[in-house]
Amino acid sequence: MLDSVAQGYGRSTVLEAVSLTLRPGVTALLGPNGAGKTTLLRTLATIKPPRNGRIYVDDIQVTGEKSARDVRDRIGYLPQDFGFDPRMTVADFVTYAAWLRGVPATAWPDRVAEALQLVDLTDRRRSKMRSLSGGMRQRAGIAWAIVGRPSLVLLDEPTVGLDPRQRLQFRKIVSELRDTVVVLSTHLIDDVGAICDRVIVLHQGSPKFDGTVADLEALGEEGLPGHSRLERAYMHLLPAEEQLL
Ligand SMILES: Nc1ncnc2c1ncn2[C@@H]1O[C@H](COP(=O)(O)OP(=O)(O)OP(=O)(O)O)[C@@H](O)[C@H]1O
Repeated sequence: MLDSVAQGYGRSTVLEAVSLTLRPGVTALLGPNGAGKTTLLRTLATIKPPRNGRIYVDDIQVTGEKSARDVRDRIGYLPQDFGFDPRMTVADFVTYAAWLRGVPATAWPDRVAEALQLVDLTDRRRSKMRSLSGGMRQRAGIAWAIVGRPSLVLLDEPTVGLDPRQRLQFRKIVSELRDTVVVLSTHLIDDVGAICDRVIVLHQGSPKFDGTVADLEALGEEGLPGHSRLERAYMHLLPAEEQLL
């Protein structure tokens, strides 16, 4: 949960007093480039302490580095361009994440197997990371994020660069995480319609809409630019000057 969280870089303010309570299910963070989606995810991931306001993960307030360390094991954060050693095998990559999240060594084999099964990479567990396609890498990234059985999963633009089939595979995996709080940032409105229970539209650092996909669709009147109700609804939420193509 975020309570009046402010965030920024140097003199610029990116998030201004954002308050959000996240619930189990898939929440999309939608917004134009520079809206603050990554900043919000990094703040929730306790990577960048907020300038103001309070953050709670599983009701634990993050007040500094010590409490941040305590809650990080409960968070699975997958940055947009996550790094990896290309020589590592898929299983080693996910095992490394298990170690980072404080999973006891005795549980590594089972947890890694469980995570790889969910993302359908069991057959590729001995493959080198460098040999994977973009979609497989992204799935390995999701395994990396979930191997610690986090209660909060944060995925930053997880479908960028994936082909249509890979995006469908991704959606299937995310749908299986429904009992967890999943937040994903995206520009892809199709993904929002297909898998998200809740949508937050962020614009210039503040939520302009927070509701269900159906609520958002209801805003998509004819006459606005867009090929679907969701696209039109998204355009409707932008300031008038940004609605022009
Ligand atoms: N490390 C940084 N240092 C300074 N400014 C930054 C930094 N990271 C982001 N910003 C600025 O903060 C604002 C929000 O950026 P952020 O990356 O959170 O947006 P975003 O919604 O994720 O955008 P995108 O869709 O392009 O990924 C932008 O103006 C960006 O230039």
